[in-house]
Amino acid sequence: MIFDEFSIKTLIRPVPDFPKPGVVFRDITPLFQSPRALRMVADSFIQRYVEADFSHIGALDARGFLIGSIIAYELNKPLILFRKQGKLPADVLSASYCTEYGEAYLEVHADSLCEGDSILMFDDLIATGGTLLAAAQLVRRMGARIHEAAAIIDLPELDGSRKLQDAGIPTFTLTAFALDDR
Ligand SMILES: O=P(O)(O)OC[C@H]1O[C@H](OP(=O)(O)OP(=O)(O)O)[C@H](O)[C@@H]1O
Ligand SMILES: Nc1ncnc2[nH]cnc12
Repeated sequence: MIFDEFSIKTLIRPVPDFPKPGVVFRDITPLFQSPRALRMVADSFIQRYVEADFSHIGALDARGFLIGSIIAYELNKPLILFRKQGKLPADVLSASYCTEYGEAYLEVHADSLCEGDSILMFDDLIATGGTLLAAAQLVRRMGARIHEAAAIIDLPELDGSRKLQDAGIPTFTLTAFALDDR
């Protein structure tokens, strides 16, 4: 199936002033309700990464789980869950972060990765990059490295993808929105 960015974009719903005034929330639920669009998104990532050299896939709580688990299944890679604070039951590493509309802690099981591992990270969207930068700290604390950070959507005006690249983390996104796109 040929990737059709326009049809993907039309299935991402802008919701003004959610979860707080001034934020235009990019809602991916219509995209996930379209089997054809979801397949197009998954196939694009699979095509990009099927021959790539990495050991693990990481997925960010919660929307990153949706796409990360599909790709881990298809590429037959171990899946590491990066969760919001207090959800993982065993020993965790923890890092604080800020996003477009909040601050929180991200956690991962401390024994998830070893020195020399390389992880392909998935999320639905890159905004300020805060969440992925926190994940990168956790990955590095285990002696591993990020192969690439992949997401469906980039919001380039919030500078996250640039900050990630400046931190030595390559990024890949399927589409982008300006903050005032409707
Ligand atoms: O680039 P950033 O500024 O870090 O923002 C992007 C993050 O924000 C959203 O998650 P959210 O915290 O809303 O959690 P959710 O997936 O549980 O809805 C989104 O799914 C990314 O994880
Ligand atoms: N504008 C936005 N829409 C959806 N998820 C987000 N995460 C951070 N900013 C967001």
